[in-house]
Amino acid sequence: MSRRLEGKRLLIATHNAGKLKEIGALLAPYGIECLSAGALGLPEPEETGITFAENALLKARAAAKAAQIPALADDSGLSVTALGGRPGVYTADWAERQWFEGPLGRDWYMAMGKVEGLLCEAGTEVDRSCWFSCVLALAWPEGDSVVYEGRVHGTYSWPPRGTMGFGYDPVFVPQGRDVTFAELPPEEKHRISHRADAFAKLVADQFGH
Ligand SMILES: O=P(O)(O)OP(=O)(O)OP(=O)(O)OC[C@H]1O[C@@H](n2cnc3c(O)ncnc32)[C@H](O)[C@@H]1O
Ligand SMILES: [Mg+2]
Repeated sequence: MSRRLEGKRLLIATHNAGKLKEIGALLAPYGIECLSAGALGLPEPEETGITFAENALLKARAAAKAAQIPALADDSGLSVTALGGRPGVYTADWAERQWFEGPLGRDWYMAMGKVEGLLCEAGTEVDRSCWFSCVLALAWPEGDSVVYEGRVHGTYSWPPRGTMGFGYDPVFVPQGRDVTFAELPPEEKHRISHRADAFAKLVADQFGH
């Protein structure tokens, strides 16, 4: 059986403000006090893994060790069927850092355009199916860890639509809907997203719900 969270304090090992907001909302019903890696001034570790799980574990372990409290990390990304699963683990890297977006900012519109460009090169009848993956890793300062994985399937849609959410949300239309994640109110995204799927597994295992 995996180790369980005993205390109320949990370090959220992310430097992505959009993720932090979603994770805070998803954990709100469980009385967890969330501290953020950014607010504690922890460095952003280099993501050298080749799977979501490796990177999530690497981020959670580094944060738990540095702060000496349990840490939760999220490694996620978008995989496009016609591109053989790319950008996948490298989703964040496809958006280059831009000085005008601030020190941690990335140019998401350029990244979304890069994917669209490759799909267009593949032809007008190209398969636009894609999926978001999210791997959550919990790590304790003593070295224990556990991971939970979630997914949501959908279609890569162009041009980008909507202003909510973050990252690639404006191009992702979840299966069974005709609006993008960026057009859905946060409560609705939280019902169906890859992050929500991974959190449902974490909550069942950790809090017994
Ligand atoms: O590593 P941390 O500090 O958590 O933040 P990050 O932005 O670098 O996060 P990842 O390494 O996990 O990269 C995943 C990228 O995938 C994209 N992504 C993940 N979940 C998403 C979601 O729910 N909606 C839109 N884009 C998402 C987003 O662009 C992320 O930057
Ligand atoms: Mg990252």
